[in-house]
Amino acid sequence: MASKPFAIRWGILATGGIAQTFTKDILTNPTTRDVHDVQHIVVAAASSSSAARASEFLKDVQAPGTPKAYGSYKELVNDPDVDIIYVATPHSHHFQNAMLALEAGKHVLCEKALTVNAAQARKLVETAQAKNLFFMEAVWTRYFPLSIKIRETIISGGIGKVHRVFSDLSFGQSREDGSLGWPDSHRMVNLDLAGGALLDLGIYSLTWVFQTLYHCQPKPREAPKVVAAINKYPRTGADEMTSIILQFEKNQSMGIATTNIRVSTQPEEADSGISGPAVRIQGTKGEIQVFGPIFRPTRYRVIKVGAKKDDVEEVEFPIPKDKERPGRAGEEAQGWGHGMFWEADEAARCIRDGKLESETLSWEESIVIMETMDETRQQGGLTYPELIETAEYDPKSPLNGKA
Ligand SMILES: NC(=O)C1=CN([C@@H]2O[C@H](COP(=O)(O)OP(=O)(O)OC[C@H]3O[C@@H](n4cnc5c(N)ncnc54)[C@H](OP(=O)(O)O)[C@@H]3O)[C@@H](O)[C@H]2O)C=CC1
Ligand SMILES: O=C1OC[C@@H](O)[C@H](O)[C@H]1O
Repeated sequence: MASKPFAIRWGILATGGIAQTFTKDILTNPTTRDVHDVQHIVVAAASSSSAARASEFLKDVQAPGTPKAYGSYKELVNDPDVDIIYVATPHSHHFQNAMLALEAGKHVLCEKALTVNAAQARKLVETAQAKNLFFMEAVWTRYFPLSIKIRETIISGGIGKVHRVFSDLSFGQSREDGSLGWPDSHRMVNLDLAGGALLDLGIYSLTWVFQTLYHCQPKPREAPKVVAAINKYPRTGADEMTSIILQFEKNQSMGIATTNIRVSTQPEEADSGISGPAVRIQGTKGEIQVFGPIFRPTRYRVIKVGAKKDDVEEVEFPIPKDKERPGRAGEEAQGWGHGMFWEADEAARCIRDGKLESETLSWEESIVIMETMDETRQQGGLTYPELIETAEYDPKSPLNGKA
């Protein structure tokens, strides 16, 4: 007889866009993605603005049972019924919010970019280790079956020795008057919220370079040397164009990771693929081309060296939908399922198995990626305010909201 799935109880910290998408995903029936060993329960949510907002959020996501609605993050992290906190605030807040949760003895899944800088990431890792708690950066793309298959193909030599990877994630938001398509206060361009292309979108370009050229190396892995350039948005000083060359000299490979909020990787209608691949993984025996958006890819192709026109392997990995949970319009009408459930399944399995970190995105790898972003910012002259750069934990920080 099959054993009961391991159930994990989530507390959702913040009620914005991604908090809603993630929470709906973990409320889908795991069997719709053929998962039978873990399940997710949403027991509470908190908003820094009010308990009423948290209540509204829980209603919007149709959380079953009687989940609790809190008007402060502190109340949430102190709820004894919560096992793990999902941190869904802007990047500026991740360090203080994740520390708040770890200090309260909770496991943490923290949205990308993990922190503002590597020093903050190191402090979180030390705290998780000392307190014997699970901690993971929520780079959901890594847990897609598509990503797993591509990493397996690389490791098994399916495209020979990989020497070069190009990766881009860019959203064209340029307006006639020179402004970008967000108000200056928006988290995408506001330095107080660690805004800019690098930490929001560039992390995905780096994810593809890292999961192919770094993660697939045998251990100990070679960290890259970095050459980078940044153009800033004149209105706020946030980075609007960032390009990074990652040199793995001993490993004989290079990655080129780019991000931009003036022009798009795919200017055409979403998912049409007219623009061609957004990631190219180039090996001595062939190339893997991944079609965007690269944070949520569903399609790639393999072109072997010398392939004829019709001799291309096309691979599709559609995202499973829970048809019992149809939404109101558009994609949601087909049922819920965005692809964020796989990272949640990983968190649940790690906690079930007593693991403090995920092999798929280890603490060490998250820190090397943060160091790469630090070096990029240093070369491009990009700093954020001290309140969000500090690696000193302050439970009373305004970033942790009210008591
Ligand atoms: N994995 C993915 O695909 C995605 C990840 N993200 C990541 O998730 C994080 C949040 O992004 P997103 O949900 O789009 O952002 P939103 O602005 O939609 O939501 C952020 C939430 O954080 C809380 N918050 C607390 N303080 C502030 C503040 N000073 N300004 C703004 N919000 C504040 C608010 O919730 P409350 O009032 O309830 O406290 C707010 O609703 C970012 O780090 C981003 O990188 C974003 C989009 C996609
Ligand atoms: O993580 C993300 O992926 C999707 C984007 O729309 C969003 O800005 C970013 O935060």
